[in-house]
Parts: sequence; structure tokens; C-alpha cells
Amino acid sequence: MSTPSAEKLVLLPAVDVRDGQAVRLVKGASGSETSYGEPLAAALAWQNAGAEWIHLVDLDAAFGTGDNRELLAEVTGRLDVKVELSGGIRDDASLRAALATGCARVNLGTAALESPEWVAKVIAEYGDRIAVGLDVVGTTLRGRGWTSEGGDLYEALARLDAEGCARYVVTDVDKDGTLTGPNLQLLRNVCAATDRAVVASGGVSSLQDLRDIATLVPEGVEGAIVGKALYAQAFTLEEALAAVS
Ligand SMILES: O=C(O)c1ccccc1N[C@@H]1O[C@H](COP(=O)(O)O)[C@@H](O)[C@H]1O
Repeated sequence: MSTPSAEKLVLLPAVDVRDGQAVRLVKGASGSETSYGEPLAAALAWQNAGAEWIHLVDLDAAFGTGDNRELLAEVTGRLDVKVELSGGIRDDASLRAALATGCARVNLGTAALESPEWVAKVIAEYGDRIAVGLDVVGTTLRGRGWTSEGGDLYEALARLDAEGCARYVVTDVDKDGTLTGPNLQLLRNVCAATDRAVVASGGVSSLQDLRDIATLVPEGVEGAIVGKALYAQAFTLEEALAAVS
């Protein structure tokens, strides 16, 4: 596989769902939620503003505090844009249900840490409909709602590369929801370690942050997830899309 050569950075507005509501967390901490209303309304707003993708997360399933599966299936079904579905996809049943929503791809987090053989199997079976979320503090992976430690980022990357993983969603947990700017060095380091596509996540606060991430497209960064900055109206999605076009 060669380094992907996307021309422009793809933006994926995030719709994270907890207890039926679109929320943003700070550093993924349970209890730090700010609520932003109906997930469908949020997703449709991003779609109408020009998004090509929505990053849709079942936070309850990620934390193990229940799930929002029916709601996320309904939201996915109502959208015309591509959906990257994430949170609690850890076995055949949850993967089948996620793929059956019609989402373009799923993002596996905890499973990549705790069930590596199963993840290798589903990568072989579903190819680029499977992305792996590499959620890190420093270079240590986090799972189960980012509460458990799951080994070294670069060891996992080498293993998943060898298994044919097509794409990684790389989140700096300490940046997520903080509006303090992305961890560009982490993204550079990951791109140097893999030739697979990388989606950047965590910390975007300004249009300049998006322009900075876009400079890493030639290194392999394909996309950026944008959450809090959009909900806090730091800029509009239209402005963001124009900034990276
Ligand atoms: O996105 C978040 O803010 C977030 C916060 C805390 C925990 C998880 C979070 N996000 C997503 O959850 C998946 C992992 O789910 P799982 O481990 O596969 O069940 C992760 O990739 C993030 O997209």
C-alpha cells in the first residue's frame, strides 16, 4: 500500500451521542458533557453546511453505560452523506449491526486493544470499511471510553499495518474537547510510522489549526474530525471547508 494522495483535507464533523443527546466531552471524561440537543439535528446541520462525512459516536457504548444503537442507526439512515460509526463495536454482533446501518465505515477502538485476532479477521473481511481508532495519552493507547490502558501506539500500528488496516483515526485524548490546537507532532510521527491514511482528531480550535493539519496531507493525513470548535461556533463549517479547499 502506498501513501494516500488526497488533494484536500476531508473534514468530519463529530456527533458524539450520550443518553440520546449530541454532546461534547473534555478530554473524553465522563461527566464533562456539554449538551447540544438532538443528534439528527446536529448531523443534518453539518450535512446542509456541506460536510461529506459525519463522525458519529455512541459514547454510552464506548463507556459501557448502555447504548444509542437504534438512534444512531436512524440518524445514519436519514443522512445522505457518508458516516464513520464508532463506539462499542467490539464483536461480530455489534459490527454486523453497525455495518447494517449503511454507514460507510466503522471505527474500532477497544477491540483493537483487547481482541486483536478478531480485528485482524474483520480487517481481512471488510477491508477499508474498517478503520482503527488509536486514542492515545502520550504514546499509550486508551480503550473502554479512554479509561483503560492498552499498550504502545507504535507496536499496535506495526501489527495493524501488517494485518492490512487501511486507515487510523488518531486522537490525542489530552487535546480532545479542549480547543487547544491539534497535536501536529503526534500526527507527523504516526504518518512517519505508517503508509496508511490518517484521520486527525482532537484539539481543533481555529481555521488556522485546520490549515496546519492540511499541511500534513502530503505526509498521509487524509482527514480531520472537528467537534467542539463547531459546536462552540469558533467558526462555521462553511468557513472550515473553504479554509482547506
Ligand atoms: O469521542 C470521544 O469524545 C470519546 C470520548 C471518550 C471515549 C470514547 C470516545 N470516542 C470514540 O469511541 C471510540 C471507541 O469506542 P470503542 O472503544 O471501540 O468502544 C473511539 O474510537 C472514539 O471514536
